This record gives sequence, structure tokens and C-alpha cells, in this order.
Amino acid sequence: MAAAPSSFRPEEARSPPALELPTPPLSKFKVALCQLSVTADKARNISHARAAIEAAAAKGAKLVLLPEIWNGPYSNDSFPEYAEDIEAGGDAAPSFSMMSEVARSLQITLVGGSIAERSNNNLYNTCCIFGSDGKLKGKHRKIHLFDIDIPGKITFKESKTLTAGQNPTVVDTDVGRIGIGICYDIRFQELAMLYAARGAHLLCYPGAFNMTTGPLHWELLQRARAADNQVLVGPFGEVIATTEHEETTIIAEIDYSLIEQRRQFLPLQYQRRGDLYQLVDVQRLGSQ
Ligand SMILES: NC(=O)CCC(=O)C(=O)O
Repeated sequence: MAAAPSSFRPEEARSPPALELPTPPLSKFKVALCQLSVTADKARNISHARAAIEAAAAKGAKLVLLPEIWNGPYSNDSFPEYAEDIEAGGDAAPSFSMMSEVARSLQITLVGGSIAERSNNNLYNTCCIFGSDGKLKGKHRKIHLFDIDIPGKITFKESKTLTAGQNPTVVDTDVGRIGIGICYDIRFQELAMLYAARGAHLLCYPGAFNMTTGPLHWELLQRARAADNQVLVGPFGEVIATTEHEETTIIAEIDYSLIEQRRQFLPLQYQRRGDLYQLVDVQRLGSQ
């Protein structure tokens, strides 16, 4: 959020936003969310993830999602060991190569959870998004690193080993426009607002929540982001499908016609008081 610039005209702010929801290539499809058990054995994690993706596609999923840091343990000691050089590809990036290959062979869109990425002596927590041709459509480096200190409960500092990403990520895919965040990114509502303003149909946040704040907040945060921005969980903040902590894949139907319908029922975008507050898209400002 930022104060309005001095050239700001309230009557413009109160008119509908210039960016309407683009027409998605598919209006209804199945999404699969794979929740995976992760071990210290990277090769096993990769084949295990592949099997889950294949099983989801066999059930008709056109979009498959993996969780945060699925190819090894989620710890500062492990990030350097399991990190991959995505740009080099091949043997330097076996998790990345598997995802690209499986997306192509199954002709699905794959939001590849996240893996630690090594680039120019930095490590990032990175989500790769693959199109149904197996090509990398986009890469999101976690913007908000998870640094937390709740005495006696949890202390963790992702920033000890990882570098924060610098860019919001929106990708156009066969299943619509997707805004990407990774786990802790979901707590920062401006990012979700920005994605909605950029016409995202769907927001995907691969996660690995901790067990202190997680049970309290993970559903709350997803519902809040969806209800604020009228995007899916459901666009009214309704949970379409959920599960507990065990390994499983949940499959649900996404119906984008609900977004337009819910936005007509409850026309927040025309009621927003841009004359009093405004979200400034710094990347767009910079490119003007
Ligand atoms: N991996 C993460 O970013 C964890 C975020 C989390 O647990 C939270 O409470 O937020």
C-alpha cells in the first residue's frame, strides 16, 4: 500500500480497473494437490514425486501442484546439499529435469512446489512452473523468507542460507493465469492483491507450514486471500477440498465461471475506494 501520488485523480481510481479477468483457455478442469512425505534420499523423493504426479494425471488432473521443498529435508543444513542449478539443467538439476519431462509426457501444467536453487553463489527457494510442452513457463523465488522466533516453540531463519527473490510471478498457462507465492509469501496480502490486479485466475502457494502457527493459520490465510481478491480457494473463501497432515493427493474441480459470478454478486472491484488508498504496482510503474 502507498499514499496516492500527487497527480492522482479520485474519479479515475473509482472507475473499474483497466485490467479485466482474461478469458482462460479452459474454464473447467481438475487440479491435483500432491502432499508428499519427504526423506533424506533425494533420488527416492524424485521418483516418489513423479509417481504422485503420474497418478494425479491418470485421474484426469490438468494442473498438478507439488509442495514446498519436496526433494529433501526443509532445513538450513540441507538446502545447500539438495540445491540444483536450474539454468545448467541435466545432471545438475535432476528434480528440475524430472518435472519438465513428466509435464511434457503427461501434457499437464505443473506447478513444481519448490526446491532449493543455486545461482551465482546464492541459494533461493524456487518454484518452477512448467507448461504442458515441458517448457519452463516461469520461476518464482520466494520473496518473503521465513524468519520466525517464538520462544519454546519454533525458531527458524531461512535467511541464514537463502536469498530472497525480487519479483512477483504471474504465468499464463493452458489452465489460466496463475500467480505464484511460496508458503510464507501467503502472509503478505499485497502480493495476492497485485496478482488479482494483474488478472490472475488462480493463486498457487506451495507450502510446508510449521506446526505452531500452521494449524491456526494455514486455512485462515488461504481463505482470507481468496475472499479479499475473489480468486480460488473458492472466490467466496469457501474451502473446496482439504486434507490433514498425511501424504495424499487431493483432486478437485476448478470452475472459473464462479469467479465472474461471485464478482457480480459482490462487486468489490467497483466499490474499492482508490481515492482513499491504493496499491501501487512498482514493477509496472518502473516499466512506464
Ligand atoms: N515454509 C514456510 O514458509 C513456513 C511458513 C509458516 O509456517 C508460517 O507460519 O507462515
